[in-house]
Amino acid sequence: MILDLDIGNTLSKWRLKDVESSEIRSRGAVWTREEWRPGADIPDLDVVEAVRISSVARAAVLNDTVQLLRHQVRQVYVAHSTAEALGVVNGYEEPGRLGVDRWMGALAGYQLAGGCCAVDCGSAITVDFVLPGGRHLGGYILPGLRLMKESLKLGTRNVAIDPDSEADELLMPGRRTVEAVNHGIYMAAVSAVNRIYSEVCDQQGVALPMLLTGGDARVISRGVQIPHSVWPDMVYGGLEACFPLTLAERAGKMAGAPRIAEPASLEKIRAGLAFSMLL
Ligand SMILES: Nc1ncnc2c1ncn2[C@@H]1O[C@H](COP(=O)(O)OP(=O)(O)O)[C@@H](O)[C@H]1O
Ligand SMILES: CC(C)(COP(=O)(O)O)[C@@H](O)C(=O)NCCC(=O)O
Ligand SMILES: [K+]
Repeated sequence: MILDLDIGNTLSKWRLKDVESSEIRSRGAVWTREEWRPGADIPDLDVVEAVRISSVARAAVLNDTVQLLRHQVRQVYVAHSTAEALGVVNGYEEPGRLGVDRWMGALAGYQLAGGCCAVDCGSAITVDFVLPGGRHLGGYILPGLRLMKESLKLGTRNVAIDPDSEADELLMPGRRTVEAVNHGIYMAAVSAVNRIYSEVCDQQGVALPMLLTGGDARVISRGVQIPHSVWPDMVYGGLEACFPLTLAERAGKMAGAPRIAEPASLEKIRAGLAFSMLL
């Protein structure tokens, strides 16, 4: 079994993948904490022969995790942001400083779709661009839904947005504090994603496929008008592409990769942008 780990600022996600069949056998998440020890809420390491890790937690957390895993697992692969990988050239002035989850998402998106806009809706919302040809432009980092809400300190932090809510409702004016906050942060997130995408496609003169991932991807997806696909396993896709272990992975297949939504024409994107500039 392969254990894939995606350690974010809020949640540490894991999944077990069968080396022979390439099927995902189980998955879960635990709060990201200072120490990561096997227990009831994480998988049994006895069945694991290889681990692949993407981590944006503090270096000490990653080091401890790797130390612990090395005792029990033969192969431990840790992803890092590099200047170049799999045909993509990192756009950061200091490539190693790009969050490795963003780098994994950009690599997976490029492998699947060619040029792309990769959006990761987690503790932070990140939007990264890769052009056809593989030039990563860099991206944008904004607070995620939960962080935006907490920063307001209005006592509404425990009333999360219902992940099944319809965008129509979330985009209406709120009539209670909780609603006004939830609808406000939702509007901020989806407007930013729509605007950033249109600006960059306009600047670069190319309509790019958009891919969404992260804990808030589904709810944000409902408010994003631009054609896009949701890919919950996008960060894992980067790990598969960087460290291929199964036959399917060696053939370039990434688990759970969605069908790519055809992007709108550049003319349409520009018309939408021109309209929003009038407002
Ligand atoms: N069951 C859940 N538990 C915690 N957060 C959740 C859950 N479902 C959705 N979320 C949202 O997802 C965010 C965490 O998403 P995730 O992509 O795992 O973030 P990160 O990679 O930063 O840890 C939280 O900030 C919250 O807004
Ligand atoms: C921007 C992030 C905090 C996003 O992390 P996440 O929301 O997935 O937990 C992370 O990618 C990170 O720590 N990046 C380093 C800074 C940078 O990418 O420029
Ligand atoms: K993120």
